[in-house]
Order: sequence, then structure tokens, then C-alpha cells
Amino acid sequence: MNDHEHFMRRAIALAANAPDLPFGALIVDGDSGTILSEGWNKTSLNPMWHGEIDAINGLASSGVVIEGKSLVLYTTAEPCPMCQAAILWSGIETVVFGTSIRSLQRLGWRQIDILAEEVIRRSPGWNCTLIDGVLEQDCDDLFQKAMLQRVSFE
Ligand SMILES: Nc1nc2[nH]cnc2c(=O)[nH]1
Repeated sequence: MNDHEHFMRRAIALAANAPDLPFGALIVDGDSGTILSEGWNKTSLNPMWHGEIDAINGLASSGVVIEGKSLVLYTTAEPCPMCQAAILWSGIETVVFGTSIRSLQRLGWRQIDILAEEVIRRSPGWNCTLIDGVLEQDCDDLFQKAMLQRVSFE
């Protein structure tokens, strides 16, 4: 298992905290491999509290000095435009995700139709590398299962 898969497994484990909305995220120091913060979707408390926002807030309130660090964010799903903008503002260099927004839409998830790469493309001078499709099938399965559960309760 490579590092990306290792940390994506952790994002999947974090997503289990929100089985109906399995968006798990963590931020890692890319040089040392230290996990700096972890989060998951808490939109039942606040509609903006996406998994990525939870991890970013956790890092901001941890007191860890981030200057000079190469931050990598792992998330079970491609960041929405709100999260991708927050990622740019946070200086996170690399985002690694599992499921794509297109896959989520295919599985029936309501998503804002702006891809993370489009947010970056429209932000010249802001640097962020996207790495997609890490443990994609495992992540897709999480979202498919959550959607099937949801439909069966309707
Ligand atoms: N990536 C991502 N997309 C979402 N769409 C709705 N909630 C979330 C979330 O927490 N993360």
C-alpha cells in the first residue's frame, strides 16, 4: 500500500463517523507524514460543515505552525467549490480524493456542478495539485451504500 492509499484508508475510517454522509478528510504534513488534523461531515449541525472544512478548522485551532509545511488533504470525495476555495485559502498544496463529483452525481448525490479543477483553473496564481481516484472503488462503494440506505427509508 502506498502512502496515498494508507491515508485514504484513514479518510474512509473517518467517514464511518457520518455513515449517511460519508465524507471523511484529514490533513497530513507531506514531508514527515504526520497527521495534523482529521474531520468528517457534520452538516447535521451546520450546512457548511463539510468534512474538508472540519479538517481545516481542526488544523487552524490546533495551534500547529503551518508556515513552510507541505500540506496534503485526503478526502473520500472530490471537494465541492466551497471546500476547494477554503483549501486554496488555507495554502494546502495537494488534494487527494477518492470519488469524483461526477461519480457522486451518477450515484444520485446532489452536488454543485463545479469541479475542483475548475475552481483551481479559475484561480491563476494559486497553487494546488489534485490527485484523483485513490481507492476510488472503495470510496464509490461508501457513497453507493449510503444512497441505497437513504432510498430504502424514503
Ligand atoms: N467533498 C465533499 N462534498 C460534499 N458534498 C456535501 N457534503 C460534502 C462534504 O463534506 N465533502
